Amino acid sequence: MIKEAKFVISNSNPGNCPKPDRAEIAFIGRSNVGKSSLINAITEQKGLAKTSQKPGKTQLINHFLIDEHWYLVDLPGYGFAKVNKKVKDGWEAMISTYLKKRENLCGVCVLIDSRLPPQQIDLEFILWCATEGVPAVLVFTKADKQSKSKTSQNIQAFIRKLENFVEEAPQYFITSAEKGTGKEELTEFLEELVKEYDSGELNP
Ligand SMILES: Nc1nc2c(ncn2[C@@H]2O[C@H](COP(=O)(O)OP(=O)(O)OP(=O)(O)O)[C@@H](O)[C@H]2O)c(=O)[nH]1
Ligand SMILES: [Mg+2]
Repeated sequence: MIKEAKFVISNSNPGNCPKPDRAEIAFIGRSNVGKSSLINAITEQKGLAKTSQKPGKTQLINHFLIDEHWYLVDLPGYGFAKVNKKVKDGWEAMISTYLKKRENLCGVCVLIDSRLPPQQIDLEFILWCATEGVPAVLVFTKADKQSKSKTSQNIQAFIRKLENFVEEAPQYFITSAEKGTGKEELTEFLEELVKEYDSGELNP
């Protein structure tokens, strides 16, 4: 369980992020998928990360310090068609540089909208992570929006698609920021990653 979460800093330049002196886990996914909302849900602080009904709210790399121990990072979304190409390319370069270069990054949660059938952009992003050696897990969001069977159908379809390209699909979680579904399970997993990083078992 997370007891305390504090905002540290926002950056557009990955090179200006805080000193990489502790475990770090980032949330990434399409614009509007619910990254900032899920950060607020697991830290139990409604206004910690800024959220919006409109895609494109988070535009910087945001560091939060969790329990004076590790960093949780909220990133801008990918695939937001409505910003101009220059801005979009800028965000994408910032995200990919951050993910490739951040030496203390021990996990990346790729958030996927559980309401939708498999989306090409999410599959491509996860395959990019696999190629770059970015350690990804899948986090399906907004599970409160439809029946459990529909959620499960979309997830199974997603995993099947992924399995066409990778030997083993990453681990996944089912969540709702609205209802708190999956919150404990995901937090436990993140804290376990931090423990492994601290003990030197992980070598990001
Ligand atoms: N019903 C429901 N709505 C959600 C859930 N998570 C997020 N939302 C809504 O989805 C919208 C987008 O949420 P954000 O958390 O701002 O999404 P984001 O991925 O951070 O978006 P960007 O920063 O723009 O990339 C908001 O209107 C949220 O209230 C959820 O679990 N259930
Ligand atoms: Mg956001």
